[in-house]
Amino acid sequence: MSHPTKNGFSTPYVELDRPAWAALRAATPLSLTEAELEILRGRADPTSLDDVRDIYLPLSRLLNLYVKATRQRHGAVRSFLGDTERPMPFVIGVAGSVAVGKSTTARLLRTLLAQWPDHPNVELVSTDNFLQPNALLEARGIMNRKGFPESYDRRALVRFVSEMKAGTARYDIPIYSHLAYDIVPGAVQTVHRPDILIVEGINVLQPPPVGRLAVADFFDFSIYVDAKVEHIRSWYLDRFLELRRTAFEDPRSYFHSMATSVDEEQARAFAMNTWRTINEVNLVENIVPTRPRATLVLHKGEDHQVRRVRLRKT
Ligand SMILES: Nc1ncnc2c1ncn2[C@@H]1O[C@H](COP(=O)(O)OP(=O)(O)O)[C@@H](O)[C@H]1O
Ligand SMILES: CC(C)(COP(=O)(O)O)[C@@H](O)C(=O)NCCC(=O)O
Repeated sequence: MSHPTKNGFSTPYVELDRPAWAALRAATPLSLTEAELEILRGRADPTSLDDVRDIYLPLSRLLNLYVKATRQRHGAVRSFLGDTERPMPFVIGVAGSVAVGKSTTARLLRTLLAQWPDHPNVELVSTDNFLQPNALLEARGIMNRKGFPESYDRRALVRFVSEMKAGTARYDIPIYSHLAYDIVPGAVQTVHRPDILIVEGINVLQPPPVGRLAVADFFDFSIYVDAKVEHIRSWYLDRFLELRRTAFEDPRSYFHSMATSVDEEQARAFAMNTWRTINEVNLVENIVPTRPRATLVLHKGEDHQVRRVRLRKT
């Protein structure tokens, strides 16, 4: 375990290599099977049962401790106020680049956290549901900024999370379809008041505009999934080519022409251009700068395996 210093000053982080982190699993049982993991894993994501055991079980144990401690703190405030309401949902943010594997991390956590008896109801929401519809992005001339902070309805996202924290029993949010590459008109995802809410998306750790709240202000814990830019770029390209052989084959796919009208080289060039002009710019300008705010950073190596974990102690 190392306690990093920067310019001679102590930092608020503790950094652990994989074996040191894995040892913190203690007695948390491995209750996930290979078949269950297969369903949770994202496309072209090689997360294995070893990763679940070494990385996600210690994390599940830590989060369970956090949930308990946070409930106690909220309980103290409730009894101070003479308030008899149920405890508020515990909110976890999962941030990181496009194609870094946030959704696998978030789905795994949902499953593992729901196995603890004291918080069985875990809801997962991806922030792409709060993207502005393509028609609006086009009208504003920002279709090539999808995923940048300004491409989201940030007020609607903050309203949703604050309603959940306030105890609203059910709340309808829009649905984004990767197939259509757009918000689905009229479709809603109904979120029922959970014990734990996981909010996953590239921009969830963005600071608020001056004088307002950001979604991160409601987080009780946040996770940044991290890797070198060149590794994420190659995961993005591999996934795009894999999608070309699968999801893009569907005639309803926004990228159908990538499967039917261009060869693999042209598809690769298209994906490379999207990466370089949109996703990498967003990563460098908006996403990486939010990393210091995360409670926990999972740093992946080239093979997607988590090599280092950094935890904020204060
Ligand atoms: N164009 C697409 N068509 C279909 N599915 C996609 C497309 N782009 C991304 N996805 C899927 O959407 C999910 C979220 O992807 P992304 O936002 O890049 O985050 P991450 O890879 O960090 O989970 C992944 O499961 C991915 O496979
Ligand atoms: C939908 C996304 C912005 C991710 O959004 P998130 O779920 O992180 O809010 C991203 O997957 C995306 O489509 N980016 C635009 C550039 C591209 O087509 O890769």
